[in-house]
Amino acid sequence: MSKTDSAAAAASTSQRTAASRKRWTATDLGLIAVFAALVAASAIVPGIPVGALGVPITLVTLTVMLSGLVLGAGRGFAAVGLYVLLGLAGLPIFSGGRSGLGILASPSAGYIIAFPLAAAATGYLAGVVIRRTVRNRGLWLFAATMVSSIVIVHGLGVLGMMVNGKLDFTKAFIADLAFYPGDIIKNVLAVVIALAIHKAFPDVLVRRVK
Ligand SMILES: O=C(O)CCCC[C@@H]1SC[C@@H]2NC(=O)N[C@@H]21
Repeated sequence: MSKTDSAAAAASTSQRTAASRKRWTATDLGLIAVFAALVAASAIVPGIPVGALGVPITLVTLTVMLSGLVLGAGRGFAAVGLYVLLGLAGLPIFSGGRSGLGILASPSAGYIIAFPLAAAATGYLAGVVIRRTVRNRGLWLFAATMVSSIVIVHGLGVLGMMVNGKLDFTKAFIADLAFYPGDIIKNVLAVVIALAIHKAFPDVLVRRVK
């Protein structure tokens, strides 16, 4: 094969790879459905209501972070977004078996709106970590979950408690602090599970983002 032929073949392969990155395959759609179901299943595990507003400690933050860590930004957002949409449409998959648009007027609303965004942010940061690090990857992935948790989940969660729960900023901030210990533990678990999945199935994200 001449140099020109090899260059053309390489260009066409790289175009195909770029195209396959953009378009979701049937496997991608299957993974999105599976992770949406996983988030819903984690919401069925009874939560522990905390404080005057009764926003629960829930396993959902674990599966939301796991969706981002395993699927990356786009598919993570789609999986968790699908979960939220199905709940808003009436499937009883929010904590305590709640559902419907009324949830948007509840003190949990900020957290629920934050979930797909947090999965996307975690997925984006996970891609950066996988591309740029070889050592201490677990620690960097944990940092990624903490950044999206603090900025997006807890940021919007506090806002939701202020708007719908009629708390001032200090009270909402203090109410939200109760969730930190559990969320840190769940983020550690999400990273441990994600690393095992990345090792067993590198095609799901690791080879995809490199
Ligand atoms: O009502 C729902 O379905 C959502 C509940 C949201 C609970 C939030 S998520 C972040 C923080 N960590 C928890 O364990 N609970 C709160």
